[in-house]
Amino acid sequence: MSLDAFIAGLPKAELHLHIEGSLEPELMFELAQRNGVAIPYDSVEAVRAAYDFSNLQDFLDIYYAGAAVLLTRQDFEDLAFAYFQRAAADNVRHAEIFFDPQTHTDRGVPFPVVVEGLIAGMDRAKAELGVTSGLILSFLRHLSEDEAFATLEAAKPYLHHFIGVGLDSSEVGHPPSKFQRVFAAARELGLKLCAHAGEEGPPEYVREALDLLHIDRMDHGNRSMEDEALIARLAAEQMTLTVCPLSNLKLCVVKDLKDHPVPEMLRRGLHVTLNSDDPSYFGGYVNANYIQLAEAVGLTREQVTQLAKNSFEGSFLSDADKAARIAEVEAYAAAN
Ligand SMILES: Nc1ncnc2[nH]cnc12
Ligand SMILES: [Zn+2]
Repeated sequence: MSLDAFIAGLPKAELHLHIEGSLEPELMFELAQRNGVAIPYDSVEAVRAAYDFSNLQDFLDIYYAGAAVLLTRQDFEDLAFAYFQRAAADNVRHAEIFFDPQTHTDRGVPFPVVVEGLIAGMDRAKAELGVTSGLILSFLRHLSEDEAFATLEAAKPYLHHFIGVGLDSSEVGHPPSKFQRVFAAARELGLKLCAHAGEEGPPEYVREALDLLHIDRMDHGNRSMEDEALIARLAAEQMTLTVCPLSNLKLCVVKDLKDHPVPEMLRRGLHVTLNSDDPSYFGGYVNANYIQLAEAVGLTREQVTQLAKNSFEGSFLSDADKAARIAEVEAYAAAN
């Protein structure tokens, strides 16, 4: 069996996926028409052609504009279910997905419309595709601490729907320290804590995410590799890093996939997982991330299997569920 076929059939979890970033151009057009929303493109090809980014902010500007077509509960359900169909096709068995409530509430879409729609899509995915999932409420770091607190307040009636909180959007200039108190409040509510750190921001932001936010999981973490003491610490703490190779390539975090830090991260004993981030914008879902990275840097079958095991180990599933899912990965690897 080829490595690509092995990867395709491998059971995996996805831990770093922005549901708004899974909005495919075809669905964007369908929703624009359904809702009478004007979009600045006249074809699906024109949308795809616009996805040429030189940095994170270039992408974010287009990503927030694209979200304007999402208005109703049904839109959010359709968006989520479309992602889960693609994830299931990649043999993703569990996904912990981010959503950005402020992107929608700031446009006048009520918080419950967003959450109830996403939850409906997640429930359908479990019933129809057998894919389990959890929802992570992500704060936009370019907005204020007060606005993050207001979002957490709006989330309180829906807390049972969330497994955690996250921190995303423009990193440089918006260090984790800005959200220290909001993260402490979220932890008090029993939520797990994730934060994007070290995607474009310096190793100091990674340290702040660890020391001030007390995160349970780190999104990206690439620039940790510039700091020997930080590498050693992340390895010692077995902090899960949700790394996104195709995102890194499209946002010019790496010049070429051949330069991607995953092999070095694995050599240094870091707890790495592979994820798609915003697959519609970055040109591939989970399997494309595994396959293209494996091809570029020469990952072995053992390394790929380890990455899949890490994806379940780094999830917020119960210990018993993690063990059962990891056993499935091991059984697959032994049989293929
Ligand atoms: N890769 C990324 N970094 C920061 N914010 C994001 N929002 C969606 N994708 C993101
Ligand atoms: Zn992300």
